[in-house]
Amino acid sequence: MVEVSKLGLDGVCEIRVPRFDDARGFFSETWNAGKLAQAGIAVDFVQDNHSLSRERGVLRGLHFQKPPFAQDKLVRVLRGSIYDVAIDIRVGSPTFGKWVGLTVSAKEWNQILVPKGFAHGFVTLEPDTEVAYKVSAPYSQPHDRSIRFDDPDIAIDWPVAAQELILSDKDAAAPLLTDVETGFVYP
Ligand SMILES: Cc1cn([C@H]2C[C@H](O)[C@@H](COP(=O)(O)OP(=O)(O)O[C@H]3O[C@H](C)C(=O)[C@H](O)[C@H]3O)O2)c(=O)[nH]c1=O
Repeated sequence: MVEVSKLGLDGVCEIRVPRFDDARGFFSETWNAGKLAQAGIAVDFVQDNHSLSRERGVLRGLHFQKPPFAQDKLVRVLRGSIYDVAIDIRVGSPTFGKWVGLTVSAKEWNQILVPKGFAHGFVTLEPDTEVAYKVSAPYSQPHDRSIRFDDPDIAIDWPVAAQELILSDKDAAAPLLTDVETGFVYP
């Protein structure tokens, strides 16, 4: 049985799938389109991504792809743990610039769905954290956009101190949300 819990921001939700543990280890259907659809989530994913972050404090984000390459993302953690964040970037949305966060971990075996129209990012909470996620549009570098992780207008409460963060050059130089043309219009 797939369990879906809304996280309080239009369409962002936690997903829990069964995991069958036995003396050998475990088995889990980590993604089943039909069961997700029965739970009200009908998204056609077209690409799998997998990233390894070797240290605690690696922050990847805030990222999104502009339409027509906007992506829904279904994110899970194979090893370690992350604090995952989704930010509403739909112009005209009553919750524009608002964010919601969730700890996603191999231990919890939970997932987060981040719909189109939301920027996405995470910070690792442990070393050697591996994240696997499905996206509903292919990568398109010309449509790839970033927003500052510490944008004061968004004010994300990251659980890792700023001085401990490890960022890519791209993310360290990302613009503020007010300076980004997101391409998403609410509703
Ligand atoms: C996203 C992506 C990247 N790449 C290449 C481009 C670069 O040469 C290299 C690293 O890319 P980047 O630094 O953008 O990777 P992350 O910082 O992990 O970005 C991701 O992190 C946050 C959490 C996201 O939600 C996005 O899915 C994605 O933007 O992989 C590809 O070839 N295909 C892809 O789909």
